[in-house]
Amino acid sequence: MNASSPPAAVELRGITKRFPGVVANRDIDITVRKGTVHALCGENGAGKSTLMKILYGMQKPDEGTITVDGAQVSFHNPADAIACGIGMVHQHFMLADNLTVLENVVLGAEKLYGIGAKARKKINEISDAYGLNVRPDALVEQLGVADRQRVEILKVLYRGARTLILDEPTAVLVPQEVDALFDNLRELKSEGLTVIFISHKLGEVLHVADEITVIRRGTTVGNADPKTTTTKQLAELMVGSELPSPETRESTVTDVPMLTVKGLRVAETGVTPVPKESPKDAYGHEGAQVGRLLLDDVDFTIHKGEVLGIAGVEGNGQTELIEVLMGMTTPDAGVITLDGADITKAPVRRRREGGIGYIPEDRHRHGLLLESPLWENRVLGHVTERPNSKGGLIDIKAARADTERIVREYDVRTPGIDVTAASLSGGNQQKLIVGREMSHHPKLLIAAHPTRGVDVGAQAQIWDQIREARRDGLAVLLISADLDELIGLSDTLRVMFRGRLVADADPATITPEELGSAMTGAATGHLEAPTDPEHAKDAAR
Ligand SMILES: Nc1ncnc2c1ncn2[C@@H]1O[C@H](COP(=O)(O)OP(=O)(O)OP(=O)(O)O)[C@@H](O)[C@H]1O
Repeated sequence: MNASSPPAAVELRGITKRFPGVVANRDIDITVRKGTVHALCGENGAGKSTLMKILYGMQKPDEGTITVDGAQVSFHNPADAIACGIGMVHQHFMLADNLTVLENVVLGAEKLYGIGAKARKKINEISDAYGLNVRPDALVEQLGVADRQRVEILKVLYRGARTLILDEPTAVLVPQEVDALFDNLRELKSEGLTVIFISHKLGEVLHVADEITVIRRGTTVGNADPKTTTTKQLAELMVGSELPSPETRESTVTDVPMLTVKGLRVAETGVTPVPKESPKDAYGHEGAQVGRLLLDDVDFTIHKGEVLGIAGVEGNGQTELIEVLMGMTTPDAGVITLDGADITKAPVRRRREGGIGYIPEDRHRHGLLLESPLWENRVLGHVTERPNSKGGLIDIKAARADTERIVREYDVRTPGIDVTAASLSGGNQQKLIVGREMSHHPKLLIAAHPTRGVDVGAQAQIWDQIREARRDGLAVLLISADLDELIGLSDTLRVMFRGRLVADADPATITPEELGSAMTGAATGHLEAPTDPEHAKDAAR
């Protein structure tokens, strides 16, 4: 350690963790210095989450030591880690929607400051100290994604964390929210707290991290200095080889409609009916008589060979749109036509058989059977289709062989096809789903965050596969929180806000910042290209 560098907040030495058939962590050494933001980068399955679960007491290492503030520790569960000042904010937020911020924060930590005035004072103090801007009495269900994340951070700080682990914290945020989060992280740092974060977004890593550790195939391959490293170099360090360069934009859009949606309307049922005396619904729209409209007069057409991208902050109707298109719910009004056939009331299976592929937004709830082996997951949603089925029965041999093919072609890192989906790393679970859905050559792909949690190499590969299928006439509805993905893949872009499609943009000229600002409701109609299109393209890259 050089004389001027701060002391270690956390030291991991010789950490090894084995699972059946896999060494997830192999002799890992990391020093995280006090008052720094330390990024962990690496391919899908490299071992990042496993290492953080070990540091947070969720898993026990087979070998190695953990030192916190100079003292060696041994964690049996997260409570032990919290007691030593280690806190973790998971990618899937763990808040109770129907409780207030204060109730969520004190839940399970009542012994610290009670549940009344003292707790409220502490919450306000923490919120002020780190610029978190959290309101103790707000109901969590009324908060947006970024606010919820701040509540999660506050929850961890309230429990006395001095080192915070954030697992892909920016995956769900728009650019402006990412900037605000990074401001919060700087505040934490300036107060002497330490942040460790996992991210696949290499530009952001270089922007915010003080130190970067790269993990490849379970072991540390080196540190990168964010001041002198480029995203390309960082990616190459992760992958161990050069990445393919992105292909140039080409249009394959035809004038043959594949999916047409007209006047789609979905009202929230059974929840907070608008009082008679109030002429407005929960969104503030005039004249509403029912619960708020989750989808309000949504119209669009996707043609063969076209990717329609829908941008929007999560919770603005995207989930409801997908559910209606897949047949999980019936709309209150509107017509859905797939390749000339009215499917408005068709059951899910008919839509699937009619050629809809589906990459769900929540892969754990809708994409996989976590406790089932990979080959059974390959059959999921495609039970009646080839090669899974023959003569009305599941053809186990063919399904297994095809699972092996998907694992190979989509580079799903796994010791075999008989392990459970739960044992795959997040990114590898995603690759399996994408492989399964693309294997049936859909006419329409409904893709929600198709590359969420996948590394830059796998992301480029999935984009290529979607582009190639588009060339052959695939129509895609793309919903994504990744604005580079939306801009890079879409032929047409629309912005969804409070259940309506409020704006459209040309993906060739729009910048992520402009798109992000329209997503917060700041701009409607056609988003004009800036006067200097070259500048816009540079910004979008
Ligand atoms: N509970 C488990 N049982 C068996 N194998 C596991 C388990 N958890 C993780 N693994 C394996 O350990 C390896 C490392 O996984 P880990 O989730 O740590 O990767 P990661 O770097 O976080 O990946 P990603 O970027 O995809 O989230 C993978 O091969 C994974 O399949």
